[in-house]
Amino acid sequence: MPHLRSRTTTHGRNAAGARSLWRATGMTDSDFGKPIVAIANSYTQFVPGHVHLKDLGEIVAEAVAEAGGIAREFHTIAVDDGIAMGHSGMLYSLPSREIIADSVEYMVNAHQADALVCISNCDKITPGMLNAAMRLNIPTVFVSGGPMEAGKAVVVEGVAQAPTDLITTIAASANSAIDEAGLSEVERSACPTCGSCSGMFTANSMNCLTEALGLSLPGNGSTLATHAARRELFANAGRTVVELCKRWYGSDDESALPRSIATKEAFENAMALDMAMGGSTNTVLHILAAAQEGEVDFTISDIDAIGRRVPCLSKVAPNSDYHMEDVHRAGGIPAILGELYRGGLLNTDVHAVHAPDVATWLNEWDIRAESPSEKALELFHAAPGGVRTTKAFSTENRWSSLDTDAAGGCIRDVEHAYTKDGGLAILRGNLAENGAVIKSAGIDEELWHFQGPARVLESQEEAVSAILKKEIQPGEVLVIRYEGPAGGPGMQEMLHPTAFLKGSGLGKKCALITDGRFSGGSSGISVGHISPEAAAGGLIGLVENGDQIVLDVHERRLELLVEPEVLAERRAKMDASERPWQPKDRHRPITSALRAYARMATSADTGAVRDPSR
Ligand SMILES: CC(C)(O)[C@@H](O)C(=O)O
Ligand SMILES: [Mg+2]
Repeated sequence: MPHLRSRTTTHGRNAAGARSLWRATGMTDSDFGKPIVAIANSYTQFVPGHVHLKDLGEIVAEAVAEAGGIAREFHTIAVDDGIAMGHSGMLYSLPSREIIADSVEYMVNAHQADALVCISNCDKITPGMLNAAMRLNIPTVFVSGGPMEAGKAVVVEGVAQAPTDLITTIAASANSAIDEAGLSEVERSACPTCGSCSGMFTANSMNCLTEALGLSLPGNGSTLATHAARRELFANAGRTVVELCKRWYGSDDESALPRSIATKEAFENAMALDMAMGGSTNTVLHILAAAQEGEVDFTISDIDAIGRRVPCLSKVAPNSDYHMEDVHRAGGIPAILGELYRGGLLNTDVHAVHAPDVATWLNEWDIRAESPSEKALELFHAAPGGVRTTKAFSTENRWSSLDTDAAGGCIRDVEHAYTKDGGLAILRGNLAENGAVIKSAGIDEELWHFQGPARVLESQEEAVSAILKKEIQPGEVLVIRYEGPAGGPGMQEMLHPTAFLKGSGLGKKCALITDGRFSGGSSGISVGHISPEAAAGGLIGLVENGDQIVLDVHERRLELLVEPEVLAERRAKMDASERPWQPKDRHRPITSALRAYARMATSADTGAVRDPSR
């Protein structure tokens, strides 16, 4: 039977010093011997997705105490990708994932905690904590802050911007048909409440994925931050983690541990969900990283295979006008998993922190199953409050009906899929020998084949400036390079280039390829994570203006149509140059903190995790 890890600091004569200190934190004799649950709370006033989390650790802690454990809370950093977007701040976004993972490990191991509740939300926080959970492999439950409500529709110059969200605002800022007053109206409506931005952007995608992995409770991905129903997810996380502790430390039941829950089969289910819901391309990066941290044999080739067999069942903003509140009304993640299950596309040899098997999980929580629980029916009626607020759980509004329309509603069945391929695809070719990612759910199928001349840009900033100065011609393929994990460093998100292309009317007329990455809000013909990256000698570093580039989603292809002999010449010249595989004329100050990440960063196709042996 495994001992409580915390015994090291709570039992025996030599732990007297540690016990004195625990006592000074408020513990008493009766607490020694209870599982110590670390609550990693990512509360910060900087980020709307986290601004409401301050007191929520208390809800978890109380539930832990009632169930027989003892909770100790700490905080992590959280970068707001939207505020960090489009300037040097974005260089910190992806590396912050590793800082978060490390801080969770540091706190848990330094104090020998027995279990973990991760209160996460925005883009890098859930993945950082997921990496830590997979690394530590102690009983863990995830509970996120929940999605933001969508912004109310506004009509600008006779055109409805409906409903609004962060991306509507960014695109509107580059749309010359929208004047200052109109833009101000969109800006004021787009982000009305606390929570992670309202579309199927990165934060929500990852929080949905923890549900499919089995590490969070049903409803975690889609219940709004503002809804009273979300409180129960926090309390239940506290109860559940103590239950998991009892199973592991009390009965040697290994199935309570993250690596037993998030198995290869569970990773496949999580990516199947992602393909079905058209999640953010960042999920590919983060899932590959989590698999590595958990020593799960799950690679980009597995993701490619899943994308070929799992259809796209749902399109949510930025791929449509649906937002997370609509996904919720349609039954949330259990409903999508249920459709995959009925379509024979779900692995059934998995379990979750809350259910011993898929049948128990979905029979209870899938509102489209034969007899879902009353609890599930009630939960998925949770509706937006429609009032500007930064307070969690501030509305009890209910939808008058659920969306169970599997033919034309927010979540479709396999028979009525949008496309028979998944919402994400892995492309390969001479430009991406190790793979690249495209969100196919974000583009009409007739644009799945695109060919055009390259327009090379040595940074995100240069791309933004060229788009805003109207230097980009319809038909061109923008090549934004030296923005990879090591080259950027930190793989900036290209939300401004993609949103500004859209705002300038070029969203369907140009393609954009990069070794950087995208926001979950990016749409258009956008290929990211090109591996190997330019800074690592990838072919993308050899592209010249005017070269023909072809991409094809059906064929999963990304090619530079230049003769091999010419490319070999270019490579030899590059290798012999003074500053090989570095951007031309780019002045970007990089601090030592970022250089440390760049030095160790691996390629995007392996999750851009750090390799300390480099
Ligand atoms: C700011 C966003 C929309 O959160 C973006 O960073 C994303 O990745 O989705
Ligand atoms: Mg992001």
